[in-house]
Amino acid sequence: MEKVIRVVLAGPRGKMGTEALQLIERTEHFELVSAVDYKYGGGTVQQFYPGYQGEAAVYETLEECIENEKFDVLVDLTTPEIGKKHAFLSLKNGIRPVIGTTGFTNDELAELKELASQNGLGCIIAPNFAIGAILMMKFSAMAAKYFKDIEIIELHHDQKLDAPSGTALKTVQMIEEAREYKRQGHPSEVETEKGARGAEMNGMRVHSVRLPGLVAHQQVLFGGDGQLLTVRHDSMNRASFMSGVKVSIEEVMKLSELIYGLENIMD
Ligand SMILES: NC(=O)c1ccc[n+]([C@@H]2O[C@H](COP(=O)([O-])OP(=O)(O)OC[C@H]3O[C@@H](n4cnc5c(N)ncnc54)[C@H](O)[C@@H]3O)[C@@H](O)[C@H]2O)c1
Ligand SMILES: O=C(O)C1=N[C@H](C(=O)O)CCC1
Repeated sequence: MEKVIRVVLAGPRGKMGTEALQLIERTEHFELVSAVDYKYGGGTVQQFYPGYQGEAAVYETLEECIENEKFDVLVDLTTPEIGKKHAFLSLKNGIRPVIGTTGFTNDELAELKELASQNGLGCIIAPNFAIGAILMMKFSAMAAKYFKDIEIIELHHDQKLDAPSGTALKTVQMIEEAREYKRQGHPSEVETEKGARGAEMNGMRVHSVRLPGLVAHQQVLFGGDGQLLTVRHDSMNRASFMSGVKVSIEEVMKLSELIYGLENIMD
């Protein structure tokens, strides 16, 4: 019998949070201790998830939850602003964060990395929990060794708050490690409309599409003499992220440092 991992979930009513609640409920060795939700503070999870069989209380803030409950892992699926606050707060209070929320800057990641190591605590920040997306990024990094002209197009639903997506930022980082720097496009190119060429990141161009109907998609285009290679991944629903959330909750218990990206814990 596996040791039970005591979990608190922030953002339980969101699109990801709803899926994560179901994941925690159906996983025998996970226990939902409570949830953090500014709207239902003082209530219970049953109020917004009537089928829920457990007894989990809801706290308005993570501070209140930490004062009142004992738990191992915080899973955050909220907003960029709150996700950052929760990551710092958890590590300062001996709790291991699994952060699915995107929008972290490199400086914030570096600060969190130091904090996790100082406290000897596991912390996972996963820009994308979908295994297919991790492979898409890995394949892109492999291709970048041979194709230096690259444009990234990420496409998401129009409720997304951050741009570029966490996945696009992570892809740039992984490509940077494999690709010799090249500022691509014509050296004298001019944007007659600002933003027409997308964001410039390490010489590459990153374009963000936001449309209703989309979930989470990314294609990486590699151009060469007389050829085009496209590496693409599509998440059709939020269930696609849940095996990654499960592995992260399990793995964060074994770590004593921050891991940014699930490719670092995949065999
Ligand atoms: N890493 C991944 O694989 C992955 C996949 C999908 C989404 N995301 C990210 O996860 C986050 C959530 O995505 P979503 O599609 O579920 O969004 P959503 O808008 O459906 O849900 C966000 C939820 O957070 C709640 N919330 C806001 N402020 C809060 C606070 N102070 N305390 C507690 N809850 C609060 C909202 O009420 C809402 O229910 C986003 O940052 C998104 O970019 C990551
Ligand atoms: O729905 C979102 O928001 C998502 N964000 C991640 C990102 O920023 O890369 C990827 C999965 C969906």
